[in-house]
Amino acid sequence: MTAMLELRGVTRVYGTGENAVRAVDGVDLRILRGEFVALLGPSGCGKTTLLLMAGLLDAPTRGEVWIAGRRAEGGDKARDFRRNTIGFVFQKPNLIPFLTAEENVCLGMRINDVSRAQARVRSLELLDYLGVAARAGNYPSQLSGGEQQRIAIARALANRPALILADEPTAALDSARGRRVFEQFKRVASELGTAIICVTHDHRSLDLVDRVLEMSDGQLIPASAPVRP
Ligand SMILES: Nc1ncnc2c1ncn2[C@@H]1O[C@H](COP(=O)(O)OP(=O)(O)OP(=O)(O)O)[C@@H](O)[C@H]1O
Repeated sequence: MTAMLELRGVTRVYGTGENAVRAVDGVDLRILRGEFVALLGPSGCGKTTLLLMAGLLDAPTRGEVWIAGRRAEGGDKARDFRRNTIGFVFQKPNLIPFLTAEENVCLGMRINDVSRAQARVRSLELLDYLGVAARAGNYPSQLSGGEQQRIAIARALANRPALILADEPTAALDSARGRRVFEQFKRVASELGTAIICVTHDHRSLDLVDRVLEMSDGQLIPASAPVRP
């Protein structure tokens, strides 16, 4: 089965000489279509750096990044490829305050030359799918944090990405709203086939993911065995 994301020996070193920091150190990873994966680890272990390389926002010092069976390239090609194949969700929804929920979701499609009418249809479909259709005409300031995050997920899905990368998307939400975001991701992965990696410190919703990855000192470590009484 083709991996939606494959990292082969990916390493990222910041700085040089004595100041060099090996933020990610020889990571191999395959995430399959429809897989929802959580990435855990202490502060500074390299999670964000790994996500930036998987999202083609930063290039590895060494190693290869493959998305949906294609080796990632640098420069302008990476930008176009990224726009069509990867969606991002961050801790803050980062919606544009003077655009409505629907217009926020449309924006990425308009950049990709989707017609205004088509973008509107797709946007309303996605808002409906995520349970926030009634909020389509509202501005971000009129929405709760959980609703804003669902709009951000709709925006990330707009171009039908193969892969969604989420960096602590529930950190600013209470546990019930955070769990709803995980439930949405689980549904998106299983129904739409999107591969999802979610960096999180929230252990309460891990029952919803397919796989838990743990990072330590720039490396993926085998998941700890369940504790038996
Ligand atoms: N642009 C940079 N320049 C130099 N060092 C960096 C840079 N970005 C990250 N680092 C270092 O790389 C290491 C990994 O950082 P990274 O942000 O990937 O960790 P993280 O696991 O996402 O942490 P957190 O959970 O706190 O967000 C850290 O030692 C950090 O200080």
